[in-house]
Amino acid sequence: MSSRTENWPPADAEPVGPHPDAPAPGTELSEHYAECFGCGHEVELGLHLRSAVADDMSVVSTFTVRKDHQGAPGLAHGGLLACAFDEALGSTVGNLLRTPTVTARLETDFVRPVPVGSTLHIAARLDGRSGRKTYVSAEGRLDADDGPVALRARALFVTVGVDHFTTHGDPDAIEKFRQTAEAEAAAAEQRGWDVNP
Ligand SMILES: CCCCCCCCCC(=O)SCCNC(=O)CCNC(=O)[C@H](O)C(C)(C)COP(=O)(O)OP(=O)(O)OC[C@H]1O[C@@H](n2cnc3c(N)ncnc32)[C@H](O)[C@@H]1OP(=O)(O)O
Repeated sequence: MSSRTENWPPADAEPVGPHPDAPAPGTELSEHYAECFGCGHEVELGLHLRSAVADDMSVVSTFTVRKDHQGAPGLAHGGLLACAFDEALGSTVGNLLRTPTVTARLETDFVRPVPVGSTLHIAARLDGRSGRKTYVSAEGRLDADDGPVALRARALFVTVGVDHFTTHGDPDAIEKFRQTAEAEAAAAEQRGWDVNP
């Protein structure tokens, strides 16, 4: 018997497409926060996930497994792989829907071992939406976009207000995040002018 959530997405979920201001296909997505364990460049032992929007508006993320990411000798730790999917799925929802969300539920199927040195190619797509709930899923392949499937994951993200972060988070960290986001928005606008003068 499968332990996965059946009826995915649930019957009350409606199809959801990207926000009109979502990044265009081919856009490389920047880290959302320098101190994020999933994507931040300031976290030395972090995953350093990199993501881009694909032609079909899925989001493809890559993550190379390093020695620091081991569970069993020579193999990636499963919890850490789940972390990579959390990041890839969250980036998909955040960037395509342009709304602040948090992971409410994440389920992961580990299909084959992921050796140190291999690169996971994670392709994530929006599956549906119901009110504040967004359903998203992903597949991770070894070493190439068409490599063997190593993991599959599904997640529910719930849209939250800014107060979620101001109430529960650290004010200094939030200020740093805000400054990074503003700098990135300015850089993106500049890049837009360069491309479409
Ligand atoms: C560009 C940006 C890139 C960002 C990438 C970031 C990637 C990393 C993302 C994360 O890791 S976020 C950190 C991990 N997650 C959390 O810390 C969330 C902790 N949980 C909460 O804060 C609250 O439980 C939550 C905001 C998710 C929901 O609380 P609320 O009080 O706002 O809502 P509520 O409990 O009424 O739930 C809203 C709906 O979701 C449903 N729900 C909530 N949790 C669920 C669950 N676990 N399973 C199934 N359904 C769930 C709930 O039943 C309900 O459905 P209905 O609207 O139909 O009534």
